[in-house]
Amino acid sequence: MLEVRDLRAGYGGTEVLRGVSLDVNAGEVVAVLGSNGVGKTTLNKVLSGVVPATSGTIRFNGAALEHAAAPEIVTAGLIHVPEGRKIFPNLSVRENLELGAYCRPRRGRAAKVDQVYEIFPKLKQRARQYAGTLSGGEQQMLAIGRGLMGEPKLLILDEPSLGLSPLMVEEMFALIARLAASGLAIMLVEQNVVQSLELAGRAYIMENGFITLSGQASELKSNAELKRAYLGL
Ligand SMILES: Nc1ncnc2c1ncn2[C@@H]1O[C@H](COP(=O)(O)OP(=O)(O)OP(=O)(O)O)[C@@H](O)[C@H]1O
Repeated sequence: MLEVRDLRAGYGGTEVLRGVSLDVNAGEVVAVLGSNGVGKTTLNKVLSGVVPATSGTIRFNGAALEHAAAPEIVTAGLIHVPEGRKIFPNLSVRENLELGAYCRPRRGRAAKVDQVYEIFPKLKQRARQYAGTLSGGEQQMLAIGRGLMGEPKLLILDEPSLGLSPLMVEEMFALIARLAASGLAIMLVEQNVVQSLELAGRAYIMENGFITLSGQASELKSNAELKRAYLGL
């Protein structure tokens, strides 16, 4: 579904992505793991057309997207839920959701909102509330719900567990597992190595703008190098 080859990008003269290659197949949950500053968010921004690639290729369902603008990428079904949620605080929950469907026809939008409410009943209870007054966990649900409104074929989740309480992190991973069980392909970009490897089928480890390790999540869980670097074991 998604095929990234030798992707390079950066800011000014500084190269942040230094040749990233990875794949996500239909129906898969793939984790991209790494600590602060290794370039995970930059990768997501390049994949969603916010930061330009300097070289390399991005193919999504056969279409070349490395030079595509953000609306074209969203329309193709590659949808990024950004780090830090980036919801619109002064709009209601429902308005935020509706904005997620801006690139889709108006017809069917209300039904789509109802589907999101089924997945996240808390959002339905708070439909008219300003999004800025939601708790951190509710804001993360809203950001994911807004992503679903765009009818993704692949949903990229950037650090969905960031800043949430341990209990809320559990709930968030359970929700992501439910979305994955519905057949949606998910690229989970996280620092939370343990829970991400529980959820994902495959994973890539990113360091300094490179993928340094990849494989089945079940195998990576017992990788000694990974345990030492990320879990202090
Ligand atoms: N807009 C920008 N201008 C200049 N440098 C940037 C910009 N955004 C990110 N960087 C730099 O690029 C590097 C990678 O940042 P990035 O946000 O991609 O990392 P990350 O792996 O997502 O980290 P985190 O988990 O902390 O968000 C960092 O050194 C950062 O300072």
